[in-house]
Order: sequence, then C-alpha cells, then structure tokens
Amino acid sequence: MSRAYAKPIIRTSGLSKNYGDVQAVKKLNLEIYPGEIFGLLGPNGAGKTTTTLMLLGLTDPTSGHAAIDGKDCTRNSLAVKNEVGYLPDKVGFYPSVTGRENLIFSGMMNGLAREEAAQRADELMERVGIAYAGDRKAGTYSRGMRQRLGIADVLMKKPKIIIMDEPTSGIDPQGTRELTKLIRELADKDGLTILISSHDLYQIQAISDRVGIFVKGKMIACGRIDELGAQLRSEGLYIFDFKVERNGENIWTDAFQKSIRSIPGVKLIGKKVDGSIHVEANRDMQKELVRLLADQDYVIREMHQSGGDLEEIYRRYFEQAEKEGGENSGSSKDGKQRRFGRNKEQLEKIH
Ligand SMILES: Nc1ncnc2c1ncn2[C@@H]1O[C@H](COP(=O)(O)OP(=O)(O)OP(=O)(O)O)[C@@H](O)[C@H]1O
Repeated sequence: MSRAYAKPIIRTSGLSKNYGDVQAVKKLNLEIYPGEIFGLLGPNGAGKTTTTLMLLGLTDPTSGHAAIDGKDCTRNSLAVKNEVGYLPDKVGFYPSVTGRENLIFSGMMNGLAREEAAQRADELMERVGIAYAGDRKAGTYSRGMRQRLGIADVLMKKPKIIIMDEPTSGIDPQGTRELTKLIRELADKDGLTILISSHDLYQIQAISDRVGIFVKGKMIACGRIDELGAQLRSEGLYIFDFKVERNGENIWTDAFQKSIRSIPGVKLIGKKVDGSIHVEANRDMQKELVRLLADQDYVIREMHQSGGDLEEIYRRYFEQAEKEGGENSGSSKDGKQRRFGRNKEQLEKIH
C-alpha cells in the first residue's frame, strides 16, 4: 500500500521516558506505515530499547503516547502484545528440545491446539528455511538458524508487527544476506511491518525503508536514506575524495592545502590513510577543484563525490547533535570530531 493512503500502524506523540535524572527518550514523534521496515539507529544508550519497551507495553512512558494499530500501548497493552512479535538479540529456546517442538510449545502457549500448532510449526519452518533441521535439538542450532527459529516463533502468533533487536549481528555475511532477504520478504510479501533496532549502520542500511537516527534519547533525523542524504546536501554537505600525483613528489604540502582551501565553500581538507585526499565543502565546487588541480599540473587518478551514504549521514547528524548538546559530547579530548566508520575511512590529518 502506498504511504500516501495508508494510516500509520505505529504512532507515537511526545513519547518520553525518564529514569530518575536520565531522559532515556525525549518527546518522540514517530509514524511507521504498514509493510514498512523501519530502522531505529543509534549508539549504545541512545534510547532504542526504552522506545521498544514502551511500544511493547512493557514499560510506561513518563509522558506522551504510543499506539499500535490504533490501540494505546499502555492502556491496552494486552491487545498490543497480540499484534506485536518481539525478536530479541538473543532468542531463548529449550536447548534439549527439537526446533519443531519448541515452536509447537510456543503455539500452544498462544492458545493453539497441538495439531494446529504442529501444522503451523511445519509451515513456518519451511517458510524461514529450516525445515531440514526441524527434528534437531534447538541447542545444536547455529546463531543464524536460531534467528530463523526465532522469526518462526514470532510468526506463530500471526503478528502484524515484528520488532527485532540486532537481528543479523554475529551472523556471517552469507547468512546475513539470506536473513536480510527473509526479513525483506516478510514485509514485501506478507505485509508485515518491521521495526529493527540496531547500532550497526550497515545492517540498517541494507534492510530499512526508512531510518530514525537516535542520539541521547532524541530522534535527530528521520527519513529514507536518500532523503536524508539529499537533506544534508541541501544544508551544504559535499564530499570529494580523490587521488592526485605530480612527478612523484609529495603532494601533501602546506601550499597544496592552502590552494584547495582557497576555493570558496571548502570547510575541511584531510589526507586519508590510503593517501587519498578528502575535501568537505558546503557547495558543489567540483569543477573549480578539477580546474585548480589541472592548472597546477596535478594528474587526477580518481575522484568521487559522496555525502549521501548512511555512514556520512549518521556521522554528520550525530556530530551536529553533539555540538548542540554541548558537554558530554563524544568529541575526543583534543577537540577533533568523533568519527564513525571503519579504519579505511579514518583521516590521517584533519584541517
Ligand atoms: N531500567 C533503567 N534504569 C535506569 N536507567 C536506564 C534503565 N534502562 C535504560 N536506562 C538508561 O536510559 C538510557 C537509554 O537506554 P536504552 O537501553 O534505551 O538505550 P539503547 O539505545 O537501547 O542502547 P543499547 O544499544 O546499548 O541497548 C541509557 O542512558 C540507559 O543507561
């Protein structure tokens, strides 16, 4: 269903939770639509779990409201629990009982008769791709298989929404791809709405239709990844990474840096560990950059413009929020900006 016509299936307004002096969630306004995969992205302690607990009716908000399918998560928590399945980071099963028996037991706990539960268990093991291991003890399952069994378990009660905590962490790349595909299908084919909570940019980027970026209890950005990227660019984020050469000489000189910084709009220049140059600007100055390099007889080996991938978005928004948040920011002692991402992205020098 197109979002334009659908009503949000998850809606929060001014949702807040304090634990003593700690504001774990601050005035969260969120709308998630049927069939969407929404990623709650944030570092440890950002408030993702607290948000999830409030949606599941497991903890009461200090103020504000959360509703699922029109039902208030606090006042009508029983009805909400019937519609929402929760897949925790570590799914608990009876290890000495087969995967199939675990599911049957779960179905019976949810009010199904044994035969009905057994039939559904078989269908779901097939659906999630572990029918071949149905008669093996759950304790012998790999993490990827346990996650699949966990999804089958959640599906036993025919939920409309599944909330998942770090569903692919600790799973190898091939297993992650397969699990991602399964989760995608649950949204696309079965129309389930899926909320994924994670601090892993790559997991969220690979799977989500939209993301909400959480920092210190606040959702500081929300939207499709490409929308967030476009928003950042419209606010002035243009990133150029390039490699240059000139007669084999050391190019990373003061004169070189000064000439790049002379281009209007350049805010930062750095050299990455792989020797490439990283320039951030608040406007598109690629043509001037290329001209300047060519005028000075540099040979450009490669150049690409970025600024729209989730890592950059996350880092940017996170830095912005930290600047606005003042003290307790994650900035390092020397005042340089904290950087997310992998080693290859680390800058050797930042100016
Ligand atoms: N029961 C509690 N009592 C006191 N403080 C809590 C409690 N639960 C969470 N907090 C605090 O609330 C804030 C948000 O925590 P929360 O667990 O929601 O974050 P998170 O984004 O889920 O982090 P993680 O990825 O580490 O699970 C943190 O500062 C945390 O210490």
